[in-house]
This record gives sequence, C-alpha cells and structure tokens, in this order.
Amino acid sequence: MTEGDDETVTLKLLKQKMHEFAQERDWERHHSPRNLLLALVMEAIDSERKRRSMLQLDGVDPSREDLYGVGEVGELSEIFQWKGEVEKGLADWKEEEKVHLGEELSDVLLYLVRLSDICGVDLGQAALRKIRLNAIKYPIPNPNPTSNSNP
Ligand SMILES: Nc1ccn([C@H]2C[C@H](O)[C@@H](COP(=O)(O)OP(=O)(O)OP(=O)(O)O)O2)c(=O)n1
Repeated sequence: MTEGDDETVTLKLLKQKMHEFAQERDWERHHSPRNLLLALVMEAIDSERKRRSMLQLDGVDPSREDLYGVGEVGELSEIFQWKGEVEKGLADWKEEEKVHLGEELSDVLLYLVRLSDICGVDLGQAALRKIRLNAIKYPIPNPNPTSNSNP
C-alpha cells in the first residue's frame, strides 16, 4: 500500500506536502503569487492544447468546441492583471479583493473536484501520487555538491 491510500486526503494535507516540497528544494522564493499563477495558466493552456489535438484526432473541429477550464483560470488571472508584483500574504489588498480571489480560486477547485468525480478519478489520491512523481522528477539537491563527484 502506498502512502495516502489509507487516509482521507484533505486540502490541509496537500497544502503541507506542497509546502514541504517547496521548502526541501529551496523553491519558496520561486513560489510567488505571480509565478504560481503563471504556472497554473500555462498548465491550463497546455491541457487545452492537448485536448484540442485529441479532438482533431477524433475528427471533431476544435474551433467549434468551447474552451474548457481555461475560462475560470482567465477570471482568476484578471484579479492579478494590473497589480504588478504581488507580495506573499497580500498584505496590502483590500478585504473584498481577497474575498473575490477566494471565490475565483474556489471556482477552479470546485470544477476540478466535480470533473474528477464524474470521470471516476479519486482526485485526492491522484494529487498525492503526482506529488510523489514530482519529487522523483525534481530530486532534492545535494547540500554538498562536491560529494556527488566521489560516489
Ligand atoms: N517550480 C515548480 C515546478 C513544479 N512544481 C510542481 C507542481 C506541479 O504539480 C508539477 C509541475 O511540474 P512540471 O511543470 O514539470 O509539469 P509536469 O509534471 O506536468 O510535466 P509536463 O508538463 O512535462 O507534463 O510540479 C512546483 O511546485 N514548483
């Protein structure tokens, strides 16, 4: 049995695991609001590109199909559009801006939860599995690089 199979995967657990993942790699400095939003936008665009090429393979004209998922990510991006650099914690944002951000983040999350449900995918387990794959793809760097040259 792999880690996570026997436990309920909560948002809190995923948050902790992603926090550890970033900390262990000294990636906290890369995980700014702007960088994470751009990573999400790129992921959405890439998924849409792959989905459209699948449609084409099936003989469906992708131009007749609605954009899928990208719309919600677009609404999320609009909140950040003219803000310039945004500090972690959003200390200088108005309360209503933070509430609005929470709503748009929730739209992305809730569509993912619903989509995975109707597709029969256990999203919690899939996310834990992906975090494990990410850790293999991006190993923790050796703190003493010279020791690598002498195995
Ligand atoms: N600076 C980074 C880079 C990656 N990740 C994590 C979050 C995502 O779950 C995953 C994304 O990694 P990739 O950008 O390498 O994307 P994929 O794993 O999907 O690879 P590909 O896009 O080639 O399918 O790794 C992260 O937290 N911070």
